[in-house]
Order: sequence, then C-alpha cells, then structure tokens
Amino acid sequence: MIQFENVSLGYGEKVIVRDINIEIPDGKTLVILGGSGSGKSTLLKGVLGLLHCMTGRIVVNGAVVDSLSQNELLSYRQRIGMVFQEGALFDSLTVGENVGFWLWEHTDMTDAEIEERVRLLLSFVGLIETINLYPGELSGGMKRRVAIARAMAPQDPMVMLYDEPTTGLDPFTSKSICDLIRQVQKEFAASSLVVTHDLQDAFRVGDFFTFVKDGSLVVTGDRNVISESSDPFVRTFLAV
Ligand SMILES: Nc1ncnc2c1ncn2[C@@H]1O[C@H](COP(=O)(O)OP(=O)(O)OP(=O)(O)O)[C@@H](O)[C@H]1O
Repeated sequence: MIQFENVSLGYGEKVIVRDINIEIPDGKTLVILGGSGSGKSTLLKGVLGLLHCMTGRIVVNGAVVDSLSQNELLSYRQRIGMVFQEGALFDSLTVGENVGFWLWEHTDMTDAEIEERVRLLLSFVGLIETINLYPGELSGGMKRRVAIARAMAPQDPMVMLYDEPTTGLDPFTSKSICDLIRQVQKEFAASSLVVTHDLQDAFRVGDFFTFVKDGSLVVTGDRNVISESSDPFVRTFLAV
C-alpha cells in the first residue's frame, strides 16, 4: 500500500506538486496522467526516497519513507521495481546480465541461482531467446520488456513504478507492454504506479487514475469517474 498524505515535493525552494493525497492499495494500479513537466516523475522520486517531502509524508507498507535510515532506505529500495523511461538498460551488458545485475550486486545468490532466476524472468516477459544479445540488438518494445524483467528481479517487489513505459512505441507494442504490466500486477499483487501521457494505455493498465495540473491533482477516480468528469483539463485529455 502506498499512501501520499498532504505531500508537497520540489527542488530547492521550488514546489512542483503540492498537497497530494492518494492511496494505492495492494494489488492495484494508479495511473498518473498530466502534461510534460507537470511533476509526474517527481511523484515517483518521492516514493523512491530520492526527494524528501517538503510537507506531509509518503507511507509505503507502513514505513514513512522520509524517516528511513540510509540502510533502511537501501533495503526498502530493494523491494521496489522501477521501470525507467526508455528502459535505461546498460548497453555494455547482455540482456541476461542486465536482468541479473541487481542480484549480483545485492544478494549472495550463486551464479547458478541467478541464471535460473534470470531465465525465469525472461521467460515471463517472453524473451528467453534474447538472453545473450545486447540491448542495441533489441527493438524498443523488447527493451521495455527486458526493463520490466529487470525491475522484477528482487524477489517479491512490494511496489512497481513505471515511468512512461510505452512512450515511443507503436500501438501494438504499447498494448503488449500494457498487457505485461497487468500480468506483473497479477503475479506479484504489488501496488503499482504508472506515469504516462497516453490515456488509452492508462485505461489498459490502471484501476484508478489521477491528473496532475499546475502541481495539484485535479481529478482522481476509477474509469467511470474519469470518463464522466466535467473538468476541462480531463475533458481535453479524453478528447485527444
Ligand atoms: N533535478 C531537478 N532539479 C530542478 N528541477 C527539476 C529537477 N527535475 C525536474 N525538475 C523540474 O520539475 C518539473 C517537473 O518535472 P517532472 O520530471 O516531474 O515532470 P513530468 O511530469 O514527469 O514530465 P515529463 O512528462 O516531460 O517526463 C519540471 O519543471 C522540471 O524542470
């Protein structure tokens, strides 16, 4: 469960998002929509503990993120699966090494155990045959799949965060990534936060939706609430 309680976040003195109150129960996905530069990724940074709240607090499975010690923050982050914009894979490592990287760095699993988990994760995302390829040899959609496999490498992630997982992909590939995100949600029952510009993809992956405008949330609710909203900003998104 992720809870934002009266959260304001920003950089230096500059407030980017203010008075955010949202709750994402276990097994549910909240999609954050909004224009470029509205602060969507800033909200993810708050959950990762990369930014301190200027006001309020973010609570994840009972832990107040800003109150965690350095060591606690490290183990907390190990239970968060993060899929970065464009996948952000290491180009000099093979697909298998990318997926296994976190396990080599943060666990005492043997090489054989890591290889078994890497194979399992790559099979889950439908890319076992790419295990020895380099990211440069993959299509955009394949890179996103590998990034999702890598984000799932920690056993049992409690939270999955996706920063624009479908940006730049064709509609068919986008749909397959959305299907995969749903599949991950079913498999792990994690709370998920997805940031996107794309309303169609949002409806594919989300249970709840929220819109950021001028640093505040304008409307939050399920698909019916969003579809019936009379808020002009939301109507513009629906019309596109
Ligand atoms: N490290 C930083 N230092 C100062 N300002 C920043 C920093 N990172 C982001 N910002 C500013 O915060 C605002 C929100 O950025 P953020 O990346 O959260 O927006 P976004 O909604 O995710 O945008 P996009 O959809 O384009 O990725 C922007 O005005 C940006 O310039």
